[in-house]
Amino acid sequence: MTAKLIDGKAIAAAKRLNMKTRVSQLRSEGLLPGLAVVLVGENPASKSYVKGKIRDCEEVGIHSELIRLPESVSEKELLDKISLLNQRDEIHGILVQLPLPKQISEEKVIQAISPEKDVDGFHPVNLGRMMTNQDCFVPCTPAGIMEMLKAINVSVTGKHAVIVGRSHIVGKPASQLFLNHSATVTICHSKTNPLSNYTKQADILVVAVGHSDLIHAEDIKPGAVVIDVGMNRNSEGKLVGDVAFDEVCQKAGFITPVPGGVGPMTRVMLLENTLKAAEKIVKERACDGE
Ligand SMILES: NC(=O)C1=CN([C@@H]2O[C@H](COP(=O)(O)OP(=O)(O)OC[C@H]3O[C@@H](n4cnc5c(N)ncnc54)[C@H](OP(=O)(O)O)[C@@H]3O)[C@@H](O)[C@H]2O)C=CC1
Ligand SMILES: Nc1nc(=O)c2c([nH]1)NC[C@@H]1CN(c3ccc(C(=O)N[C@@H](CCC(=O)O)C(=O)O)cc3)C=[N+]21
Repeated sequence: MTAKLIDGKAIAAAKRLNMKTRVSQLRSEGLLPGLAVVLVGENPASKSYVKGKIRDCEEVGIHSELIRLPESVSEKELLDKISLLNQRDEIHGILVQLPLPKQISEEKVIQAISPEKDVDGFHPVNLGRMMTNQDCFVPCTPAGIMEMLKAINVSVTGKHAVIVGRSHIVGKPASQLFLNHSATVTICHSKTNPLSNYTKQADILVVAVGHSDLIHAEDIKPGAVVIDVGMNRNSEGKLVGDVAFDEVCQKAGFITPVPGGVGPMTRVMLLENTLKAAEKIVKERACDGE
């Protein structure tokens, strides 16, 4: 059996097309959605991701601002910058690209972003709201995974979802989101032993670790849906995921490629969250009778 490829790039492109209409609608109501992206330092990967995010905004008509700060910036300077962005009405979403330099506490920075503008969905208020099934900004990668599954008509309800990785930005929120969608969820991490005992049971396997070739064909159930979040460079400098793609695709039912799988979905969900933030302002205005 050869797995069907989940084309994240195409699903994301279709979503962006739809978003143009939503942007036009917002503009006709007098609101131009705006995203501020804060980039600290010169990390080449971060620079390239940020460039992609700005390009996406341009494509759908979202106003974007790139705020670049030097690697040596103090925590206070960054927090002050965020506070200014929190106050600006024309900015609906704020993203501070991670990781940050050592002198800056990521936790403090995330908490400084107004939860209403936290389009990354990393603020504890949004995470807590997600945990209690309330309306919130869902972190972009987990949200993108759910959108992909929806696009290929894979229902999550009652499925066994095994998530490998428990980071605050991917693994943990993905686990919560699958639970919210009534999957039975197993969370694995670096102390899980042996990992394959769990991965083999997955109807839906999400791998978010950052180690190439972590998952082989023998580690999955035949026909499983395999979502590869990992982004690694192999010995030839090529971008690869955490899953040994060539062998796993012989056994899986569906599989995401790297690149072209989860990455483009993460990016498009950032636009989705920014539009959601802007649309909320318009709705609130209407309720206030302005
Ligand atoms: N495509 C996309 O849109 C995105 C891709 N990424 C990529 O996803 C990957 C993960 O990112 P992120 O969550 O930020 O990474 P982190 O490094 O924050 O977390 C990695 C997780 O993997 C676990 N882990 C490490 N080694 C093993 C192992 N041998 N077996 C099982 N679990 C293990 C760790 O466990 P423990 O907690 O015990 O240390 C940890 O929970 C990276 O490659 C990153 O580049 C990230 C964000 C978006
Ligand atoms: N505040 C913050 N929010 C994030 O969402 C965030 C972050 N910090 N720091 C880093 C991680 C990583 N991440 C990716 C997004 C898109 C691709 C992506 O588009 N990948 C392309 C390939 C890109 C390439 O070719 O280099 C793909 O998989 O097809 C990858 C990784 C978001 N992150």
